[in-house]
Amino acid sequence: MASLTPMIRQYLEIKEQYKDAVLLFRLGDFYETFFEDAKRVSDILQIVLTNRNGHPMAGIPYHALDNYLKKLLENGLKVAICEQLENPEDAKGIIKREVTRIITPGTIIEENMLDEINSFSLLIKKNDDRKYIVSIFDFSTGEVYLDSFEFNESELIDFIISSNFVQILLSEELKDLSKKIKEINNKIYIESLDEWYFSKNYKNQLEESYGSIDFNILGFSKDELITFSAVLKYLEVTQFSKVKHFKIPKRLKTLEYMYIDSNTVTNLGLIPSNETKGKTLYDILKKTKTPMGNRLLREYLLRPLIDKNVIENRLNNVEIMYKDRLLMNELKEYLSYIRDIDRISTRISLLKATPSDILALKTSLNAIPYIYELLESSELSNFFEDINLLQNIKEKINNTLFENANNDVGKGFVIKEGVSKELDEYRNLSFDIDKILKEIENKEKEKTGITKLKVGRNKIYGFYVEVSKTQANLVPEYYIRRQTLTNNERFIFEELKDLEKKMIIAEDKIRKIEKKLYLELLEWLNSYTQKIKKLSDKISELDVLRSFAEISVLNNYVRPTFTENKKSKIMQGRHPVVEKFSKEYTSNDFDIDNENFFIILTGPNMSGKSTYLRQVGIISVMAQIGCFVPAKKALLPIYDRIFTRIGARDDIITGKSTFLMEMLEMSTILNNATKNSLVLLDEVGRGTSTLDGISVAWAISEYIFQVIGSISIFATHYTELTMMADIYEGVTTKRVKVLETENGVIFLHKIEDGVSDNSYGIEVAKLAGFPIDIITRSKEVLDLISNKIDLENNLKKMKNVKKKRYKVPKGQIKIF
Ligand SMILES: Nc1ncnc2c1ncn2[C@@H]1O[C@H](COP(=O)(O)OP(=O)(O)OP(=O)(O)O)[C@@H](O)[C@H]1O
Repeated sequence: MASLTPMIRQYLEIKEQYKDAVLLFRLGDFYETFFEDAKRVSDILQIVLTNRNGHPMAGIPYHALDNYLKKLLENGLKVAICEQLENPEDAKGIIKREVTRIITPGTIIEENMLDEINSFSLLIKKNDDRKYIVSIFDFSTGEVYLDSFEFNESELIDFIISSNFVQILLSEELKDLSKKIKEINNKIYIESLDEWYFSKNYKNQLEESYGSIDFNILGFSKDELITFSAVLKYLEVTQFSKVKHFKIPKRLKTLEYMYIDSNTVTNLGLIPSNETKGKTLYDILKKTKTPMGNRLLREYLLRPLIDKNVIENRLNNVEIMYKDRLLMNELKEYLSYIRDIDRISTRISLLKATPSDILALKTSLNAIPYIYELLESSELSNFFEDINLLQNIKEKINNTLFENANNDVGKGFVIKEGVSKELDEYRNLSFDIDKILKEIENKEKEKTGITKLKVGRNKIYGFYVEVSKTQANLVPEYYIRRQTLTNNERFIFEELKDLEKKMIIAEDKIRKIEKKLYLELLEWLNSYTQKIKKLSDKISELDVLRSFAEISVLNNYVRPTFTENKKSKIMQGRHPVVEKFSKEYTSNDFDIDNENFFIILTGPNMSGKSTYLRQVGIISVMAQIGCFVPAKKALLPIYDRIFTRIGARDDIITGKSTFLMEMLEMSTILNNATKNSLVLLDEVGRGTSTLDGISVAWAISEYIFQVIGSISIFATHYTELTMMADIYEGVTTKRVKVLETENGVIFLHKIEDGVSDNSYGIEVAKLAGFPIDIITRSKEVLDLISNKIDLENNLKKMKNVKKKRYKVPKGQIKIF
């Protein structure tokens, strides 16, 4: 290897401390990488790999850092940013450099690199009771959830994958999970944390971030607080500063909210994933105008309410705007001026907010009095309660920053005139320099008689007088040669030299004073971050409720009403997403009461069974988040949980079969559903042989109906299951209507009483364009085997069997 220069030695010393990260080493206007890092980076970023004294090197311009950084993070890398801590001019010897920030996907705060609605990370630890302790946090907003779960490993992996975390931190004993998670999603960023992060001294760590807030009254366990303090420690280590912007942690699963497991979130299509973007309930309901509103809408969807009063409160507010269209539309206009003040306040608290952030905060605060005034004169006059409208912040920004301040703090274009007399003076000198140089040029032309004389400046050589070579013999004696070009000579003289010195001093002063004043502004604003977050929370709530009102008007939704018992009557209900993508949507009713609450739904493939099932679930979610619902009328119970078992999937990690996965999910439902739950089952049992499938489906249905008592819909191709209706009072059968024509069946998507005669699977195969020979042969086989098994006759014998009684199990404590 070639000999090491002092700078490369400095690089290597720093790199030694950040072996697991790519080190971006600031060198003038570039961030450079060397050695192995350079090879990786040039490969990922498709930038040139060069050589410096025999060392591989690849660099990116400092102003384009965000774009490149995003790509590096997307490729699962951790990046350490090493900055120059002094000006090259001030440096004695090699410039002082230090890592100032370590960036991972979960610690990004730059707006253009963040996903708008989801930047949640997870830290997970297993405690001595074999419980999983989770901290879910969004560093960009300071939102935190803590909880403990009794997962088995496949539930845990399922939870991690389906929750779409941007980063996963594992405690030491869970290190091995990393490989399994990577097998499913190899881009996800995973890091394991040493034991020392989980310090017994967690109280100090919490106090440093939250001051004197008493965590005892928040009801978290010691393990949960230790795990959360590990999050704070991790952030402190990577950000090189204390975390002060976090909000009070919430419990993930509480009695105030319906806990929707990740399967149900996916099955009902509540929030977008990469595959479902644009086709989820979130996308339909999103008439929000602010990024904070978008995030809150996502949170509402994941945590529907359970308390009737709170739901009614939200609905009341929605109804006010639903009825007062003027209010609704005017609010929309004002809200659209409001920027992401939640994340801006985070950047302020980390002293990393840019002038554009601060100006965006000003624009947002500008709109607040309009909103306030509008609400004051409406039925929502109490909405803001005692929230501080923070108009003093707006004034302060107004008085401190230029209207069009740019982000390059230190160049003199950020801090307004009048803030610092000293800054103004230096700035006048610096900004007038072109005029002063012109005056000198004119003076020198006159003095020397050189007509083509030019006075100019250059970044490297400084000020100069330029004279063409042909006139160079005319220059006076006091001109000192500075540089020779092809056609010109450049000179300097005393007056110009003095001016140059003054300019260097002025520019240095401008840089220092402006940076100092800007930092002072950030520090002043920092004392308001919690207040900004409170205002932001209120604005996001208003934004979401207004959005509910608008979408309810646009899509013809109605306000739901609630019952205290099982009675549920949805008249002409619709699936809010499918109706948007269908030419003609057929509405359907859902009618249940205390005695009749188990529906067995049969119908051919493609007839609309799953859509109906989901529709019933989604309407309840919408109602319980406080939105109007797609129906003519809706009377609903308040469900404590909604469970779904829809669709088939394999678990490729643990190699479990479709049927085993189905049974595992089913077992979670059987262990956790209550009489106040809604259970939606689609074709449970089809992953095994027909006889096994029917038997398991039968026993499951009996158990849910008799023992648990949840409101349930069981969609199935096993028409044999409908025999339950003859045995059990309270079990009803529904079918999807089809029209049989000469050319095959037409699906009417209408749900009616009764049992489907036929599953029409062969008809669907025909629709799919199967060769006619296969269709004919299928029919022959069907005739043959349905005669042979004669299942129905056997099941009819069940009528003579005494109703099976199950013992109600005690202590259903499993959470997920
Ligand atoms: N009520 C409805 N009105 C209009 N179109 C509908 C309705 N319900 C379903 N559809 C359309 O029919 C398609 C099939 O519906 P769905 O997936 O619910 O059928 P399915 O009976 O569950 O089928 P399978 O048994 O094969 O899973 C949907 O994608 C939708 O386009």
